[in-house]
Amino acid sequence: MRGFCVPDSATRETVGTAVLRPLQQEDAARFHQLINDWDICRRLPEAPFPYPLETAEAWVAAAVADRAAGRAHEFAILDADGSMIGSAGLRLDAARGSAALGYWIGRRFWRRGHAGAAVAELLHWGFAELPIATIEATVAADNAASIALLERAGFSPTGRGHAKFIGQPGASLPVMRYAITREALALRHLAAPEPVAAPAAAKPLVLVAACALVDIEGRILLARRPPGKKMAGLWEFPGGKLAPGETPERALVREMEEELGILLREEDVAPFAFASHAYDQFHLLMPLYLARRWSGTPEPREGQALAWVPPDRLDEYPMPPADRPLLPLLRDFL
Ligand SMILES: Nc1nc2c([nH]c(=O)n2[C@H]2C[C@H](O)[C@@H](COP(=O)(O)OP(=O)(O)OP(=O)(O)O)O2)c(=O)[nH]1
Repeated sequence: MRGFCVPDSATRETVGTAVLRPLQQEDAARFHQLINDWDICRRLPEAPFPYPLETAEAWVAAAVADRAAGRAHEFAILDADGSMIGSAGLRLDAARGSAALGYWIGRRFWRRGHAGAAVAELLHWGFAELPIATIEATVAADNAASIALLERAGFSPTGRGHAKFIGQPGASLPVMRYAITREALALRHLAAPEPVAAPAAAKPLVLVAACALVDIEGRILLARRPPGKKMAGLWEFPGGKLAPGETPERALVREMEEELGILLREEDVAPFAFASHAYDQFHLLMPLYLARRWSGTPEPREGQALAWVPPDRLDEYPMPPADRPLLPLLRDFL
């Protein structure tokens, strides 16, 4: 089901604590109990009203099958007690590298920020786990609460149109289309204000040491930032922030052991280039080293995916903006 339902006066002050778990067949009765409400169904293009129990059972069964086939990922939204309070999901369009977002929340749970929390979580999960670059959303043009929610989540408008809502027979209603890219979400999180931000005269300078490990075939190791981290889903050079008193070389030895389980010696890393990039909250200064020798086989120790990438294919891996100027240098050198 692609569509949106949140209360008209959803407030932005409340912060939900939504948790998502894959929808399962046992959820059908609760799904039916929650969704069978005119104020929810009228905003969901594919929801009839009244919403029969059999339709809920069939919809949940289809969601389970779609998940197994990799076509769609529908979740139950749970509250802090683990009770289902709504549903949210992503339906893939593999050919376009995109997914369509939909969600709704049961009336008793409106105005607590659950929808916003669920959407934020789903965006992070989707970009980290699915082969997509864009998440799209279509929302009834008069659904001000969902439009506000999408914009708060970082979506941008991409157009207008009309769509049929089967709960409102005969009507073709004006809709607005929205989209967000993985990069826009990543940058937005870097730009998010600190909860108790004091305006600072200058941004902090953050020193991060990173290393391009180059294998015998001249391929470079990239690591994909795992869900839950800032910029989740983007590929980066392994490395990390310097601990107090650490040199960049020492930090690399530590990070390679922690992140990849390999032993890299300080004398085996060579300075190569550096990135200097103004993120909204800090200025990143990142020396990039090259290493061709280490002991052990890199393995993902922190939930990250790893890829050995030939230099001429680095462009195919979405990376943080700070890294982009480094790619032509690597291509030329290797
Ligand atoms: N390791 C690494 N970090 C990068 C690259 N490009 C880039 O912008 N960064 C940024 C992402 C992070 O803000 C920072 C790396 O610090 P980190 O790996 O210790 O940070 P983290 O995200 O685990 O932790 P935190 O910022 O949430 O404290 O540098 C890159 O190619 N490699």
